Amino acid sequence: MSVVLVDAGGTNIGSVRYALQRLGVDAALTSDAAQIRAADKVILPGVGAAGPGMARLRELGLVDVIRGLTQPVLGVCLGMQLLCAHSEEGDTQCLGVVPAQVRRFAEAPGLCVPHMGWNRLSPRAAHPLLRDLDEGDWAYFVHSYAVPLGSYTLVGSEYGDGFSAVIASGNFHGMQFHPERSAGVGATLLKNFLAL
Ligand SMILES: NC(=O)CC[C@H](N)C(=O)O
Repeated sequence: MSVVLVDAGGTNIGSVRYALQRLGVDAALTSDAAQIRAADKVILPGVGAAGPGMARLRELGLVDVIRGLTQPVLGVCLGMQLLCAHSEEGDTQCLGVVPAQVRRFAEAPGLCVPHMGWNRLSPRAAHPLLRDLDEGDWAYFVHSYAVPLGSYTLVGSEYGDGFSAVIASGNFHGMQFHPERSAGVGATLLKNFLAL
């Protein structure tokens, strides 16, 4: 099985790659369109702001490449947000392969932004990506923007309001948290993605 990590400059690339190696998968780091199209699984890591993230994909000529993929794709953190239609972060048009918006968390008393740390997961659908995930499992988040709950939400979490921790639309999947920093739960979800 060939797994590629899209090399779009996310600073979590190394940790995602290492998490995959711990699962016995040596993912290729690439921005080559042909290699990405030919892969069995594609992972879009990402840390940083949506505007520069989309600009990087445009520079690399990968916007339509990713939009056209038919194999399982996983966006992680910013990578998940870039799969959505639009992000309020920099008023950024994103890839639009998941019909979702990305909105900034509302500031509220006792609710600092970014949402940073461990939070609990609440599965909301039956999906092979969620095998062995239980209500209340913990995952590690670092983000100021979030995808509201919607028809595409597989797993929710709460920070003030509910938000999407895992989304899916067709062959496109996203994890807002960092599976590579979420211990056994993260490893389980990555393993489930690799088995899709
Ligand atoms: N850690 C990140 O890359 C966060 C992604 C996005 N900039 C957010 O704040 O939600």
